[in-house]
Amino acid sequence: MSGNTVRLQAIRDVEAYVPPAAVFIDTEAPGEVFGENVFNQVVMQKRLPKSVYKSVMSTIEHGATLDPLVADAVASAMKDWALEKGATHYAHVFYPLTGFTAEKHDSFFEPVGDGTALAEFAGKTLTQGEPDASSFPNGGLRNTFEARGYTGWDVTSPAYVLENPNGNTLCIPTVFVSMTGEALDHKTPLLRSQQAMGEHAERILRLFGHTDTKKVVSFCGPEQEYFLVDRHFFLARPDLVNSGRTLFGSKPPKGQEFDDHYFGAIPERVLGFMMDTERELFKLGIPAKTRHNEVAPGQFEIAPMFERGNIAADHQQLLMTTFKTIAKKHGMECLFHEKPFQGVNGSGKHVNFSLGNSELGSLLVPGDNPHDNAQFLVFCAAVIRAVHKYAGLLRASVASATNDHRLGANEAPPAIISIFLGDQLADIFEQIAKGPATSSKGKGSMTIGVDTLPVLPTDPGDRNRTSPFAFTGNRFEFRAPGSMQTVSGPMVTINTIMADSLDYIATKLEADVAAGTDFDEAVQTLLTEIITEHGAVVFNGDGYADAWPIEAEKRGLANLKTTLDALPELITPAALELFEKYKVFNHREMHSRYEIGLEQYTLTIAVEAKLTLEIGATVVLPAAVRHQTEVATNIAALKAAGVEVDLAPLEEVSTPIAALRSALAGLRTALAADVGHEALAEAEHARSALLPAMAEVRAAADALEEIVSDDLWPLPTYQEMLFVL
Ligand SMILES: NC(=O)CC[C@H](N)C(=O)O
Repeated sequence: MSGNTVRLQAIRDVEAYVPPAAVFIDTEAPGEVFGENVFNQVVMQKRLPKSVYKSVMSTIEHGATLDPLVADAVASAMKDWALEKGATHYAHVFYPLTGFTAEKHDSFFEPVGDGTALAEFAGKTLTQGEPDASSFPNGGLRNTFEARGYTGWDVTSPAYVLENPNGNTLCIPTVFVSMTGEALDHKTPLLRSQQAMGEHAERILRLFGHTDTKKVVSFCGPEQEYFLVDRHFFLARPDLVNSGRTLFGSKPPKGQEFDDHYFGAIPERVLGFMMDTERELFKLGIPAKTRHNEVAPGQFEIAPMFERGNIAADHQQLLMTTFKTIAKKHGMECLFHEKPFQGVNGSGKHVNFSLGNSELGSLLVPGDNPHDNAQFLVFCAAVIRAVHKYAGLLRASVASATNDHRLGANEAPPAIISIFLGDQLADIFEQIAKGPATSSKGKGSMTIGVDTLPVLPTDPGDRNRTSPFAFTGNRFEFRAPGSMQTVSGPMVTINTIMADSLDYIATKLEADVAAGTDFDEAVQTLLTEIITEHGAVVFNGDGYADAWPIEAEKRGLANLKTTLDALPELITPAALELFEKYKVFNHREMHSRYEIGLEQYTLTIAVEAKLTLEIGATVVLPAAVRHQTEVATNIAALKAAGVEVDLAPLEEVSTPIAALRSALAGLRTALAADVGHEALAEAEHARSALLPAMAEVRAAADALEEIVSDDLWPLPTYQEMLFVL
């Protein structure tokens, strides 16, 4: 291969790559390592005095306030366990509004005055920390001169030991709040919203005769899609390194049109990476279950099993960190961006949501008798009402500059929020709208119970990939969240809007029962009312069809296309009131989230714009000019030799070069524009001036990629990044 571009060197390095040695230990039984590094219930039961264990468990299972006296005993047992596992430090781990994980490590060891040191870990150190951490986005909730921010132990999410070849660290999942107790993180509202939702779900369960059941929590099963790219290519792409997506790159001759990668044989190198990663996840008690190739070349998915919402959120963050680290070890970069490559499938993080507890399981499972089904339909109706009433908030919960590139194409749902129920369930709700359900579509006839509600078929019906919120048999799958996002944002919203619906339903049914109305009848009337009022959100058709936005508009469903259309939903009077009522966010906290949303949007696009300018001017343009010179030299030589020359080849390269120069000038001007310091104005500028200016630069550069001589082209191409692993 001739030429000496960074790209060509990367190709040579990829060819010379030698994979790392296998990690599996011969003597290890499969699955044996599961939970090995987790301070879980089994460990606690073994190591804690009985009364302490009972007290911790009642906090976890029934939401009882943690007895402070218990903390010392737990801390001491946790420290001994962690030291035995080789930990030298402990860290309160928290989830600031950057969307990433944050941690501050402290040594267990403190000098005791005689020149030696002893391991110390008191209850108060376990329960509270003061990391300062004043530089995180806070949307005006803290001034840096009031630098106090506190972390507080989340008892319900187990502590774990994180390994490093040079020593281990005890990690304690925590909330992160300001001095005034306002949320500065993603976990605090998640716990608050879970509590609100659980409380009202329990009221409904009581009406159905479950008078003494465990605390109801939300469950979350996040499906994580991601891309893997050889690190040599990754490092030769400053756009990938700095923004997580390719800002340049012409469409390769072959994309995903053959669907030959989807669920195909997993490449050996990738499978090696997956196995290595899953072993690490297993040690941390993360229930990694499913792995497969995704739709786009170079794209894959991992789906862990359901867990309690807050634990799933913690695990999901840990999963992303683990993936990043282990991918490097295998010579690859793991990309979590929602759209790293234009024109092929993007990456989502579908949030599978349900609610329930260990006694009753998921409350979104159709039962096998009419009574259970009435309960199931009530919870389903709560979802339908919540999604219809607060569609804007759901849309806002997945709004980001990066996810904007993904929504509405390649099997990612459109920005219009609707619900897919599947034919059978939709049919039942249609019948309910007209009066009591009497028959079932498809799977034979439906058994009609004494209380007029049917036995439901357990088969959920079809799947619909274009629906943002799809019923899949025992849960709802919120498909709009992006691969880079924490699941906490969507979960907070779902929990809170569900709290509102469940509260509404419980209040109605309680009043009816108190007034002496027959319970079955009260349920029937309520279901009819809800589906009549909120049925417009149910859509089983093709979310990509041109007719859908028109139909959606007729139904009064919003189409909030970009982040800037969606974010204002956070601060409508109705939203402020909702989150305040269920004690999830006060008004200040909501405003801070809105501000941070805008700020992150602007920052993301500003970085991309600067990168586009830099790469366009210093990498792409010089390569194109070199090629132009070669063509011009060739023409001059031909002319000198007396050959009749055609200037078209020179024009062919000169035209896009001129276009690139002018687009770069336009982008430079857009970047230099003074739009003041108001968050909304800056974000508007990013959307309306920077994004189009970047698109112009890209169009010219991509046109050049198709013309410039291969041995001069400096950036690894789509073909190389997507197909070489
Ligand atoms: N087949 C699939 O589930 C693809 C989903 C798609 N990658 C998304 O962005 O959501």
